[in-house]
Amino acid sequence: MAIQLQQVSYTYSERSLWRQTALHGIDFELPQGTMVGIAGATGSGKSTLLQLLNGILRPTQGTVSVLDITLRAGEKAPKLLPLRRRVGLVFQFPEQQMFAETVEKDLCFGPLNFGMSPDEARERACRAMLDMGLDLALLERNPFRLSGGQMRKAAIASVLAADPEIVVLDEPTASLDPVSRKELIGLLTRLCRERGRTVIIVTHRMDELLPYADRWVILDQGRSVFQGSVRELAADPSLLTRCGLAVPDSLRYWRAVADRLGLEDEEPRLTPEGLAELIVSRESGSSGRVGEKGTGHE
Ligand SMILES: Nc1ncnc2c1ncn2[C@@H]1O[C@H](COP(=O)(O)OP(=O)(O)OP(=O)(O)O)[C@@H](O)[C@H]1O
Repeated sequence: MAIQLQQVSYTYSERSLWRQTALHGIDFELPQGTMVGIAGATGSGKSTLLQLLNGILRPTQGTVSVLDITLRAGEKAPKLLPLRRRVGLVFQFPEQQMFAETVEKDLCFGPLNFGMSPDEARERACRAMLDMGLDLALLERNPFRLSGGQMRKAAIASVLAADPEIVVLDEPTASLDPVSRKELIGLLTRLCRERGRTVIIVTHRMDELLPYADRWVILDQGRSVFQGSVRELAADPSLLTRCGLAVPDSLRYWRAVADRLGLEDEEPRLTPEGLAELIVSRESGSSGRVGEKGTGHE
């Protein structure tokens, strides 16, 4: 398992009157090479969960195991550099992670810190910039003189430059335009499918990730109330409403078609193309199974 959480709770300011338990008894297992979406209403504990995965926070109860590193509540933490090297975290607010005076220094920081030569680090930085669709001329720029969208892309590039085995992103598409959002989800999907990276994404925009994520974790007031595939989620989307979330359009359309055509056993079609193909194939009298096309998993 790439990640295993056993009965993990996290309480902020544990020893003060203002303590706030953000996560309660979370169990969670994830094999390497999966793409996971985490959703939940505001304050449900999503960011707290992400920060436990790369050791920024340590569990106040339970055990977090990531790759071969284990953090147990109440025990002295092991050295965290190996964990930070292998688990890249993109923060919710990119300005929280950009700190150097140029974008280049920011992007090279991880690779240099993890022992790469300056040439290798620069090559990694350039590749990550290009992957994120950023002009290399921006490498000279102060990160705080970038637009909001450019800064977010640069923050993601700085994590990808270090080539972590697990990439954890807190609302990575916020402040990006629709084309950039689609490109970023495409890039993260390729990172997972072609290079075996585990990609974990917190999102308030479930629609854009639904066709690609292998698994979903839904949090409600610090508790994990759902863990499973999109197929399982599609079987009862009202769970989302009960957690204060809107049911994504693609799931609503799928349910409307599936209920009318009696398609309980079908893999959900979550793109307009996949849904259209299914309806056409039904109308023309074929079986309706159109392979996986249109599910987003092709
Ligand atoms: N530094 C902190 N000190 C005390 N309480 C905190 C701190 N950070 C978060 N919390 C509380 O922990 C709970 C979970 O917060 P968290 O940021 O993990 O939620 P979230 O699901 O990521 O929310 P959002 O979608 O709004 O970003 C909330 O009740 C929040 O007020």
